[in-house]
Amino acid sequence: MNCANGLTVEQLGVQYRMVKALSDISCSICPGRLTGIIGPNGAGKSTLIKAMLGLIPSSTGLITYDGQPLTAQLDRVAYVPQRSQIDWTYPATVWDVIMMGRIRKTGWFRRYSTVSRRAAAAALERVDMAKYRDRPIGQLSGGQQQRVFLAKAISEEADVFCLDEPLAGIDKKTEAIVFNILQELAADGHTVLVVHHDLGQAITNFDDLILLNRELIASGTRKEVLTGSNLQRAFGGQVNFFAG
Ligand SMILES: Nc1ncnc2c1ncn2[C@@H]1O[C@H](COP(=O)(O)OP(=O)(O)OP(=O)(O)O)[C@@H](O)[C@H]1O
Repeated sequence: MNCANGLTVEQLGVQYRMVKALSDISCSICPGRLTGIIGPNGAGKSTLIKAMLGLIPSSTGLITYDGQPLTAQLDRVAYVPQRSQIDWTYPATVWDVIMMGRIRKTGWFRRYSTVSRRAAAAALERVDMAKYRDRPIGQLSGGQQQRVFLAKAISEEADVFCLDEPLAGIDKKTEAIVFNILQELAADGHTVLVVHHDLGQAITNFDDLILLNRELIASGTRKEVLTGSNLQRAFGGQVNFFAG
Protein backbone atom coordinates (compact mmCIF):
# COMPACT_ATOMS: atom_id res chain seq x y z
CA MET A 1 0.00 0.00 0.00
CA ASN A 2 1.23 3.47 -0.78
CA CYS A 3 -0.12 6.81 0.34
CA ALA A 4 1.32 10.15 -0.59
CA ASN A 5 1.16 12.07 2.70
CA GLY A 6 1.20 9.28 5.28
CA LEU A 7 3.87 7.58 7.36
CA THR A 8 6.41 5.58 5.43
CA VAL A 9 8.79 3.04 6.90
CA GLU A 10 11.69 2.05 4.66
CA GLN A 11 13.98 -0.88 5.45
CA LEU A 12 13.86 -0.40 9.20
CA GLY A 13 16.14 -2.60 11.26
CA VAL A 14 16.54 -2.61 15.05
CA GLN A 15 19.15 -4.48 17.01
CA TYR A 16 19.10 -4.63 20.81
CA ARG A 17 22.44 -5.71 22.25
CA MET A 18 21.96 -9.45 21.73
CA VAL A 19 18.64 -9.51 19.88
CA LYS A 20 17.83 -8.68 16.29
CA ALA A 21 14.37 -7.32 16.99
CA LEU A 22 13.38 -6.12 13.50
CA SER A 23 14.89 -6.44 10.05
CA ASP A 24 14.08 -4.85 6.77
CA ILE A 25 10.61 -3.54 7.62
CA SER A 26 9.04 -1.47 4.85
CA CYS A 27 5.40 -0.38 4.97
CA SER A 28 3.09 2.63 4.75
CA ILE A 29 0.49 3.88 7.21
CA CYS A 30 -2.15 6.01 5.56
CA PRO A 31 -4.08 8.97 6.96
CA GLY A 32 -7.80 8.36 7.27
CA ARG A 33 -7.33 4.67 8.11
CA LEU A 34 -7.15 2.89 11.45
CA THR A 35 -4.04 0.74 11.25
CA GLY A 36 -3.12 -2.07 13.67
CA ILE A 37 0.26 -3.68 14.29
CA ILE A 38 -0.22 -7.35 15.12
CA GLY A 39 2.05 -10.35 15.67
CA PRO A 40 3.04 -12.86 18.36
CA ASN A 41 4.71 -11.97 21.68
CA GLY A 42 8.18 -10.63 21.08
CA ALA A 43 7.45 -9.97 17.38
CA GLY A 44 8.76 -6.42 17.67
CA LYS A 45 5.44 -4.52 17.68
CA SER A 46 6.42 -2.06 20.43
CA THR A 47 9.91 -1.86 19.00
CA LEU A 48 8.48 -0.75 15.65
CA ILE A 49 6.57 2.16 17.19
CA LYS A 50 9.47 3.19 19.43
CA ALA A 51 11.98 3.08 16.57
CA MET A 52 9.65 5.06 14.33
CA LEU A 53 9.51 7.80 16.97
CA GLY A 54 13.27 7.73 17.58
CA LEU A 55 12.77 6.55 21.18
CA ILE A 56 15.24 3.73 20.51
CA PRO A 57 18.00 3.76 17.91
CA SER A 58 17.52 1.89 14.65
CA SER A 59 20.41 0.23 12.84
CA THR A 60 18.98 0.85 9.36
CA GLY A 61 16.07 2.60 7.75
CA LEU A 62 14.23 5.83 7.19
CA ILE A 63 10.87 6.91 8.59
CA THR A 64 9.08 9.78 6.92
CA TYR A 65 5.77 11.51 7.44
CA ASP A 66 4.29 13.76 4.83
CA GLY A 67 7.55 13.45 2.88
CA GLN A 68 9.88 14.59 5.71
CA PRO A 69 11.74 12.66 8.43
CA LEU A 70 9.28 11.90 11.22
CA THR A 71 11.76 12.62 14.02
CA ALA A 72 12.04 16.22 12.76
CA GLN A 73 8.30 16.73 13.31
CA LEU A 74 7.54 14.91 16.54
CA ASP A 75 5.39 17.86 17.60
CA ARG A 76 2.82 16.39 15.18
CA VAL A 77 2.75 13.04 17.00
CA ALA A 78 0.86 11.90 20.10
CA TYR A 79 2.27 8.71 21.64
CA VAL A 80 0.67 6.55 24.32
CA PRO A 81 3.15 3.97 25.67
CA GLN A 82 2.25 0.51 26.95
CA ARG A 83 0.62 0.79 30.37
CA SER A 84 3.52 -1.10 31.99
CA GLN A 85 5.76 1.86 31.10
CA ILE A 86 3.64 4.41 32.96
CA ASP A 87 4.27 5.10 36.66
CA TRP A 88 0.75 4.83 38.07
CA THR A 89 1.95 5.83 41.55
CA TYR A 90 2.99 9.28 40.29
CA PRO A 91 0.96 11.82 42.28
CA ALA A 92 -1.02 13.33 39.39
CA THR A 93 -4.74 13.81 38.94
CA VAL A 94 -6.63 13.05 35.75
CA TRP A 95 -6.65 16.79 34.97
CA ASP A 96 -2.86 17.05 35.52
CA VAL A 97 -2.31 14.25 32.98
CA ILE A 98 -4.58 15.79 30.36
CA MET A 99 -2.94 19.20 30.78
CA MET A 100 0.48 17.60 30.20
CA GLY A 101 -0.82 17.02 26.69
CA ARG A 102 -1.03 20.81 26.29
CA ILE A 103 2.58 21.59 27.27
CA ARG A 104 3.78 21.49 23.66
CA LYS A 105 1.22 24.08 22.66
CA THR A 106 1.70 26.25 25.78
CA GLY A 107 5.42 25.85 26.54
CA TRP A 108 7.00 24.85 29.85
CA PHE A 109 6.51 27.17 32.87
CA ARG A 110 3.79 29.22 31.14
CA ARG A 111 0.21 29.50 32.33
CA TYR A 112 -2.28 27.39 30.41
CA SER A 113 -4.49 29.50 28.17
CA THR A 114 -8.26 29.33 28.04
CA VAL A 115 -7.88 27.57 24.68
CA SER A 116 -5.75 24.87 26.34
CA ARG A 117 -8.19 24.39 29.20
CA ARG A 118 -11.08 24.11 26.74
CA ALA A 119 -9.18 21.58 24.58
CA ALA A 120 -8.34 19.50 27.67
CA ALA A 121 -11.91 19.62 28.99
CA ALA A 122 -13.29 18.61 25.58
CA ALA A 123 -10.85 15.68 25.37
CA LEU A 124 -11.87 14.50 28.83
CA GLU A 125 -15.54 14.79 27.90
CA ARG A 126 -14.92 12.84 24.70
CA VAL A 127 -13.66 9.79 26.63
CA ASP A 128 -16.50 10.18 29.16
CA MET A 129 -14.13 10.83 32.08
CA ALA A 130 -15.03 14.43 33.01
CA LYS A 131 -16.44 13.44 36.38
CA TYR A 132 -13.09 11.95 37.41
CA ARG A 133 -10.98 15.03 36.66
CA ASP A 134 -9.74 15.51 40.25
CA ARG A 135 -9.11 11.80 40.90
CA PRO A 136 -5.47 10.62 41.29
CA ILE A 137 -4.68 8.43 38.26
CA GLY A 138 -3.51 5.58 40.53
CA GLN A 139 -7.07 5.27 41.88
CA LEU A 140 -8.70 4.55 38.51
CA SER A 141 -9.49 1.18 36.93
CA GLY A 142 -7.29 -0.01 34.05
CA GLY A 143 -9.90 0.97 31.47
CA GLN A 144 -10.34 4.44 32.99
CA GLN A 145 -6.56 4.94 32.99
CA GLN A 146 -6.41 4.03 29.29
CA ARG A 147 -9.19 6.51 28.55
CA VAL A 148 -7.30 9.27 30.40
CA PHE A 149 -4.18 8.67 28.32
CA LEU A 150 -6.26 8.62 25.17
CA ALA A 151 -7.72 11.99 26.22
CA LYS A 152 -4.20 13.31 26.83
CA ALA A 153 -3.27 12.24 23.28
CA ILE A 154 -6.40 13.93 21.87
CA SER A 155 -5.63 17.15 23.77
CA GLU A 156 -2.26 17.29 22.00
CA GLU A 157 -4.11 18.00 18.73
CA ALA A 158 -1.60 15.88 16.83
CA ASP A 159 -1.77 14.65 13.24
CA VAL A 160 -0.34 11.21 14.01
CA PHE A 161 -1.47 8.99 16.89
CA CYS A 162 0.69 6.04 17.98
CA LEU A 163 -0.77 3.91 20.75
CA ASP A 164 0.89 0.84 22.23
CA GLU A 165 -1.73 -1.71 23.33
CA PRO A 166 -4.39 0.77 24.46
CA LEU A 167 -6.90 -2.08 24.55
CA ALA A 168 -4.93 -4.49 26.73
CA GLY A 169 -6.84 -5.64 29.79
CA ILE A 170 -9.89 -3.40 29.37
CA ASP A 171 -13.55 -4.36 29.51
CA LYS A 172 -15.78 -4.60 26.42
CA LYS A 173 -17.58 -1.31 27.14
CA THR A 174 -14.32 0.63 27.35
CA GLU A 175 -12.99 -1.21 24.30
CA ALA A 176 -16.01 -0.01 22.30
CA ILE A 177 -15.50 3.58 23.51
CA VAL A 178 -11.79 3.51 22.64
CA PHE A 179 -12.34 1.98 19.17
CA ASN A 180 -15.08 4.48 18.46
CA ILE A 181 -12.73 7.38 19.19
CA LEU A 182 -9.83 5.85 17.24
CA GLN A 183 -12.13 5.39 14.24
CA GLU A 184 -13.35 9.00 14.55
CA LEU A 185 -9.76 10.24 14.67
CA ALA A 186 -9.00 8.27 11.51
CA ALA A 187 -12.20 9.46 9.83
CA ASP A 188 -11.09 13.05 10.57
CA GLY A 189 -8.01 12.38 8.43
CA HIS A 190 -5.50 11.59 11.19
CA THR A 191 -2.91 8.84 10.87
CA VAL A 192 -3.68 6.32 13.63
CA LEU A 193 -1.35 3.43 14.43
CA VAL A 194 -2.20 0.99 17.23
CA VAL A 195 -0.36 -2.04 18.60
CA HIS A 196 -2.98 -4.71 19.12
CA HIS A 197 -2.49 -8.08 20.76
CA ASP A 198 -5.35 -10.38 19.85
CA LEU A 199 -6.98 -11.77 16.77
CA GLY A 200 -10.54 -11.91 18.13
CA GLN A 201 -13.57 -10.04 16.89
CA ALA A 202 -12.14 -6.62 17.82
CA ILE A 203 -9.68 -6.96 14.94
CA THR A 204 -12.52 -6.08 12.56
CA ASN A 205 -12.33 -2.49 13.86
CA PHE A 206 -9.10 -1.98 11.94
CA ASP A 207 -9.02 -0.90 8.31
CA ASP A 208 -5.39 -1.88 7.71
CA LEU A 209 -2.95 -4.19 9.44
CA ILE A 210 0.81 -4.66 9.69
CA LEU A 211 1.65 -8.26 10.57
CA LEU A 212 5.12 -8.78 12.04
CA ASN A 213 7.33 -11.44 13.38
CA ARG A 214 10.70 -9.67 13.52
CA GLU A 215 10.30 -9.28 9.80
CA LEU A 216 7.32 -7.98 7.88
CA ILE A 217 4.93 -10.83 7.11
CA ALA A 218 2.27 -8.70 5.41
CA SER A 219 0.78 -5.21 5.36
CA GLY A 220 -2.33 -3.87 3.67
CA THR A 221 -6.06 -4.01 4.19
CA ARG A 222 -7.38 -6.25 6.95
CA LYS A 223 -8.65 -8.77 4.39
CA GLU A 224 -5.33 -8.85 2.55
CA VAL A 225 -3.35 -9.44 5.72
CA LEU A 226 -5.59 -11.85 7.63
CA THR A 227 -5.08 -14.92 5.50
CA GLY A 228 -4.41 -18.36 6.89
CA SER A 229 -0.98 -18.55 5.29
CA ASN A 230 0.15 -15.11 6.56
CA LEU A 231 -0.97 -15.97 10.09
CA GLN A 232 0.67 -19.37 9.86
CA ARG A 233 3.94 -17.70 8.88
CA ALA A 234 3.69 -15.22 11.74
CA PHE A 235 2.37 -17.41 14.53
CA GLY A 236 3.18 -20.94 13.35
CA GLY A 237 0.84 -23.89 13.99
CA GLN A 238 -2.93 -23.56 13.89
CA VAL A 239 -4.22 -20.02 14.47
CA ASN A 240 -7.78 -19.07 15.36
CA PHE A 241 -8.74 -15.68 14.09
CA PHE A 242 -11.88 -13.70 13.42
CA ALA A 243 -12.21 -13.46 9.67
CA GLY A 244 -15.42 -11.32 9.55
N1 LIG B 1 15.24 -2.84 25.85
C1 LIG B 1 15.42 -4.04 25.33
N2 LIG B 1 16.62 -4.66 25.42
C2 LIG B 1 16.84 -5.86 24.87
N3 LIG B 1 15.90 -6.58 24.22
C3 LIG B 1 14.69 -6.03 24.11
C4 LIG B 1 14.37 -4.74 24.65
N4 LIG B 1 13.08 -4.46 24.38
C5 LIG B 1 12.60 -5.51 23.69
N5 LIG B 1 13.56 -6.45 23.53
C6 LIG B 1 13.42 -7.73 22.81
O1 LIG B 1 13.08 -7.42 21.46
C7 LIG B 1 12.07 -8.32 20.98
C8 LIG B 1 10.84 -7.54 20.55
O2 LIG B 1 10.25 -6.94 21.70
P1 LIG B 1 8.91 -6.06 21.61
O3 LIG B 1 8.58 -5.65 23.02
O4 LIG B 1 9.07 -5.01 20.60
O5 LIG B 1 7.86 -7.12 21.09
P2 LIG B 1 6.28 -7.05 21.09
O6 LIG B 1 5.83 -7.64 19.81
O7 LIG B 1 5.82 -5.68 21.42
O8 LIG B 1 5.97 -8.06 22.28
P3 LIG B 1 4.71 -8.19 23.28
O9 LIG B 1 3.53 -8.58 22.45
O10 LIG B 1 5.14 -9.30 24.21
O11 LIG B 1 4.56 -6.85 23.97
C9 LIG B 1 11.81 -9.31 22.13
O12 LIG B 1 12.62 -10.43 21.94
C10 LIG B 1 12.25 -8.53 23.36
O13 LIG B 1 12.67 -9.42 24.37
